[in-house]
Amino acid sequence: MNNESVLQVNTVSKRFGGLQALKDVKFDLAPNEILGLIGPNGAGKTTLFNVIAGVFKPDSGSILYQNKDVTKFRPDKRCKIGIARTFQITKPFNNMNLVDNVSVGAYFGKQHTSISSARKRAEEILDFVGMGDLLDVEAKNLSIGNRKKLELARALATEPEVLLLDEVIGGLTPTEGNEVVEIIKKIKQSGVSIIMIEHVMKAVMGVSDRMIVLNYGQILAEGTPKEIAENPQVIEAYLGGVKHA
Ligand SMILES: Nc1ncnc2c1ncn2[C@@H]1O[C@H](COP(=O)(O)OP(=O)(O)OP(=O)(O)O)[C@@H](O)[C@H]1O
Repeated sequence: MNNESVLQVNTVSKRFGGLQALKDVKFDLAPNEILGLIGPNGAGKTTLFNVIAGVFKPDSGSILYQNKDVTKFRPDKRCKIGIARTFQITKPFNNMNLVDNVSVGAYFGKQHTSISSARKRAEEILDFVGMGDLLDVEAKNLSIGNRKKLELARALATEPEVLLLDEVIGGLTPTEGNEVVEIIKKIKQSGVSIIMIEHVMKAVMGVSDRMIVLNYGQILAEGTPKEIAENPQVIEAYLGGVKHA
């Protein structure tokens, strides 16, 4: 184990009935790293996020955050100590405006104990993701691109040290996708470590420091984006068959 890691996924396995969704998955996340997580549909990527975020307990293995075993921590406790996530299907409070949506994340996250300081932080974060002029707009009126940015803002409001991004670029126009990529780069610059699941190869390869390929619940390959793009097993199992590749 590497003491320098901010997160350690330690030989995690998870089964749903007869289906082995994850098998002996083991990797570390370095401070300030962007780790791209790719793999075919059903490979186990979201299940892995659910295990890291505490939604699912692994059948075996453990999750260490800042060298502390958090495997038994509930999702809300993991969020409070600095593990945040976005959802593939965005889940804002539709009838609330943006600043209230993000204030909820700030209030229940790590640092803000008063509504007014949570609100101030929410305004700063909305500005950070380029939505500082939309504070009073209700979430239900947002475009898909802005919904994804709101999802990012809500996760950021919890002041994470590890951020799990579940397909924040998929489904966006190229311009919207580029905007989100720029936001992800800024989040990294602010010192956050990121794991991102993404099917849009150009985006994930462009922004990741390192990548992991999951296939049938197991790590098929790990390396730089260039190594992954050139790995014959990866091409065979995944890249060759994906329309975005
Ligand atoms: N709660 C659950 N109960 C039963 N089976 C599940 C559950 N969650 C996921 N699975 C199954 O586990 C496998 C891995 O699913 P998972 O959603 O983790 O894949 P994924 O790599 O995220 O796929 P995608 O790219 O399509 O989102 C799939 O076969 C899925 O049907």
